[in-house]
Amino acid sequence: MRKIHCLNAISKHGTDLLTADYELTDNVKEAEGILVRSASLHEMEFPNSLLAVARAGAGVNNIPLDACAQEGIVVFNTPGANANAVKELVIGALMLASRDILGGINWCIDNAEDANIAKSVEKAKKAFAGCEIRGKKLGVIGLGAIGAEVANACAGLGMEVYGYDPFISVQAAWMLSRDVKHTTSLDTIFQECDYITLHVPALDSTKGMINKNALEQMKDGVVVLNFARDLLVDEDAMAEALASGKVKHYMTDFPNTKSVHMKGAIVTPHIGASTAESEDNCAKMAVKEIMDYIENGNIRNSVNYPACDMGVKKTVARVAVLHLNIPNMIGQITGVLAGGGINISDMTNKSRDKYAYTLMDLESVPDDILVQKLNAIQGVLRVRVL
Ligand SMILES: NC(=O)c1ccc[n+]([C@@H]2O[C@H](COP(=O)([O-])OP(=O)(O)OC[C@H]3O[C@@H](n4cnc5c(N)ncnc54)[C@H](O)[C@@H]3O)[C@@H](O)[C@H]2O)c1
Ligand SMILES: O=C(O)[C@H](O)COP(=O)(O)O
Repeated sequence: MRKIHCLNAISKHGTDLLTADYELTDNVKEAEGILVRSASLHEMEFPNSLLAVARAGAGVNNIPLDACAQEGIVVFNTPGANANAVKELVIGALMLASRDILGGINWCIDNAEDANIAKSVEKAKKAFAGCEIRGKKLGVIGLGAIGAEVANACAGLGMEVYGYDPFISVQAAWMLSRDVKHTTSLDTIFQECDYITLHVPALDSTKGMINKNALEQMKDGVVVLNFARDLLVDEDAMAEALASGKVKHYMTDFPNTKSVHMKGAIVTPHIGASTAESEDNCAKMAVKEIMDYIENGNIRNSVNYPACDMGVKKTVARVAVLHLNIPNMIGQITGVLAGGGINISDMTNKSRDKYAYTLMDLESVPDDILVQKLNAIQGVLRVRVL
């Protein structure tokens, strides 16, 4: 029986897809697969049994991707599966930042006992007047699954939308509305936009991208929306910019000891992906990815190994070798199999940065000695016989 451990609550719509060959286990030490949302794996010691981790969601900064790759553990995420949920929350945040909806609601609560509230509201309401988003400039930083949806929706709401993403994928570029203006300059976004929304992953290259210098370039009264990760913003600089009035509102989905105390920050409790639809989508995609990898060795939507798909296993044996992306690996791997008299009927080799993957359909099953020889090749990280 294959064992899967859930580090967070994972939608039953996903775990119900696990076939009769699988069972959920509370004991991570016997797991072949881990399903996770935002729980951190950085301190975890991985059991030898562990083949794959699937993040039911987008951000993978809670997972040590390189350490996993070194141990031959493939990490997946579920691109786009929660994008609509985040887009809708960003639209809500744009409204909350532009109209004093929260102030107005609080006024109604505070004045609930006023018998004349129906009259007094007409005087009081001027304190809660706002502005419209139509015609305002929105800068979208990161045009992946979420950024593209936000950009398109806001263009549809009549905003003038500027998009910045030097690494945009062809797929994401196809998704973009022609109304979204492309800019290659982050400074243009900082200097021109009334609203700036972040949709990039937390990487060394993106951490602190909204810093003092960026904030100083921005228009007075700008609104910054952060539904990506708190690490993207230098929060001391943000607190100063809010206090001085440079930034009107900092809309963030990431409460921490700094953001919750900032005057002018409107903080939500990391609920961007917390909709029934998004939780189901992410769980279903994560479970399918992990099962396809365990059963067929196929890799789809990995964030630390290359994509590789040889379809459903039909031969007597399929061998998967996870290895370093260095010279002479294919020669040595196929040499070992040839030495054992095994014919390879089909094979794929793919690489991604430091790591590579060789998947082979064989006409006979390699014995333990051959598998040991494959494992002994310098640079081989894991060998699986399926
Ligand atoms: N609040 C939430 O609950 C929630 C939910 C989902 C995702 N997220 C966060 O949002 C991030 C984006 O999610 P996604 O699904 O759109 O991911 P994605 O991978 O589809 O898109 C990320 C985009 O950022 C771009 N990018 C990378 N570095 C950049 C840089 N320096 N400047 C500009 N663009 C850059 C990439 O090219 C890519 O197009 C996730 O990594 C995650 O941290 C938060
Ligand atoms: O990166 C993500 O997908 C989001 O931050 C959602 O995280 P969650 O699954 O913990 O809600």
